[in-house]
Amino acid sequence: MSAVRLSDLLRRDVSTDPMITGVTADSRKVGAGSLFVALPGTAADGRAFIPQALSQGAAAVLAPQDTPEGLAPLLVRSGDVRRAYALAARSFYGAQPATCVAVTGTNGKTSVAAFCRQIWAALGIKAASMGTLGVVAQSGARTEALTPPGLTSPDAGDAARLLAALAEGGVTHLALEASSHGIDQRRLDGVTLKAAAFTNLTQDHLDYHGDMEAYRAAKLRLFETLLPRGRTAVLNADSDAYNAFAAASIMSGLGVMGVGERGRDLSLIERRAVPEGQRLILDVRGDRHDVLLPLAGAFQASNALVAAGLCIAAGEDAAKVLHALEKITGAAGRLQRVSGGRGEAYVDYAHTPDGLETVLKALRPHATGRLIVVFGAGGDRDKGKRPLMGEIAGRLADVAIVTDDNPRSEDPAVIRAEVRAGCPNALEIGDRRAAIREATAMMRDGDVVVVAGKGHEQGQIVAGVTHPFDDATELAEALRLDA
Ligand SMILES: CC(=O)N[C@H]1[C@@H](OP(=O)(O)OP(=O)(O)OC[C@H]2O[C@@H](n3ccc(=O)[nH]c3=O)[C@H](O)[C@@H]2O)O[C@H](CO)[C@@H](O)[C@@H]1O[C@H](C)C(=O)N[C@@H](C)C(=O)N[C@H](CCC(=O)O)C(=O)O
Ligand SMILES: Nc1ncnc2c1ncn2[C@@H]1O[C@H](COP(=O)(O)OP(=O)(O)OP(=O)(O)O)[C@@H](O)[C@H]1O
Ligand SMILES: N[C@H](CCC[C@H](N)C(=O)O)C(=O)O
Ligand SMILES: [Mg+2]
Repeated sequence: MSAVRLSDLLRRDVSTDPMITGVTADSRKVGAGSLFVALPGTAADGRAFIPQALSQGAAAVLAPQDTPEGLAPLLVRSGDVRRAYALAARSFYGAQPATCVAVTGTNGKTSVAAFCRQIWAALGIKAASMGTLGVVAQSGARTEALTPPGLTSPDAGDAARLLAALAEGGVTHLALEASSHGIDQRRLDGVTLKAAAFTNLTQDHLDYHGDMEAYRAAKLRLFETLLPRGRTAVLNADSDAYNAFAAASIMSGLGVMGVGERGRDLSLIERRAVPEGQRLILDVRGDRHDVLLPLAGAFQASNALVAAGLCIAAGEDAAKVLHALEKITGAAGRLQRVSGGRGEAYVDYAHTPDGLETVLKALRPHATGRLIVVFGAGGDRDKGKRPLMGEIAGRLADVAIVTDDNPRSEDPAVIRAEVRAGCPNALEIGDRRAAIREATAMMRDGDVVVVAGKGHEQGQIVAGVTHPFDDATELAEALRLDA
């Protein structure tokens, strides 16, 4: 990457104007000539690392407005330092795929981003998705994982670097997941968006946002601030929060595309389960379309419509987009069928009350016998969702087994007790492998087992240490043992 003048990166006058050779908010990544961005965070204050950054050769430091003068020879202050960081990183790295779209919502982001990528690829476009599963590029049927799973929305510097690498690799279309943390922390402020979408808003992350209003405000910022005026907001009209998102979008000068059963622009007229998935009858501004979606569950139909809406809003032909839906596959770990055993067995990533309710309702029609769920709740995350998830599992499953799901720094037994407050009759088996084995051992003909919460994840985080663990492998092994 070539060097860029500081004044060009920040688009403002500076007292001295060195050539900048890198942009980072992590002092450990500072090299000679870097711009170090000192961000006050939740675990640390980046300003404490200014001496380290300078000793590693930082040419300039960007910091919040209230930072005392004199902490660095060349200190530039900003009233919104996280946004300034994202814009500087964007200017530094330059290129981005010409068509970038973003999706926010409590649940469904990963699925929508993966569907957009697949729709574009089916239309002959070199596409990519960026989110919880990492960065995945796709050309025709060939997919390539470019980064491993990490944050849902990457750090602003990482995002800018990855977008430039994608553009240089010939990717023209990118679908990004915009998490509420990511939007709030301005991680995506440097991305120029063609369209943005909203799936739903239900409880999660109140440990970070405090209350639902603040959580909603973070998500609204995607439409109010990040999507340029005149572009289209693709909104799930079946969400209770639709009106709030539609009003904010209109106030922000955006077009609104309502999708779903109550959607006016891409409306779901009829949905019928068939053995291959579901048959959807759609009305797109007066035109009828019949689509065989090869995925089960009302929620996947909803996600598919949001993805189709995004691709249409970003310029593709509606009939071609809807046709492409007939070939899509589900994202890894989202209602993923694991074969073997006497009934049906699934791994799913439901880790919120609404996600769990949605997946249990989607699977109920598959169970001629009992619906058995293995689930838990993550440590160092919204504690309020624990009893709610317990209550839902107790009400909607025939057998609920409460187990561990990334306790992180918390006492796993305490988390399980908080979950069980909502389902006192549930079984409790802390060891996730043993819980999965118990579920498959009790399986009889017609029963359905779902192991929820970890989806694609490859580890169990206990006391800060990640132990290798994969639900799909564990479930397959348990089914094999029972065979
Ligand atoms: C709460 C939260 O979002 N934290 C993220 C945030 O941390 P932070 O800004 O609070 O940073 P901090 O650790 O306090 O450090 C402050 C600053 O000092 C810097 N530092 C720190 C140490 C050092 O030696 N040198 C140094 O320069 C750090 O780089 C940082 O800029 O920015 C960091 C850098 O990008 C992230 O790694 C970190 O993610 C933590 C690990 C995390 O767990 N985040 C989760 C909650 C998250 O973001 N999840 C969302 C939503 C998931 C969903 O879809 O449901 C996601 O987008 O993944
Ligand atoms: N539209 C939806 N409505 C309700 N629940 C959904 C919906 N889509 C997916 N889910 C449930 O949420 C789980 C996670 O889905 P997905 O990974 O697509 O969401 P996400 O928004 O990317 O999650 P994260 O916040 O972890 O990034 C799924 O496994 C499923 O149980
Ligand atoms: N993006 C979500 C994922 C949660 C997955 C679940 N397995 C957990 O650890 O709580 C979060 O960071 O809150
Ligand atoms: Mg995701």
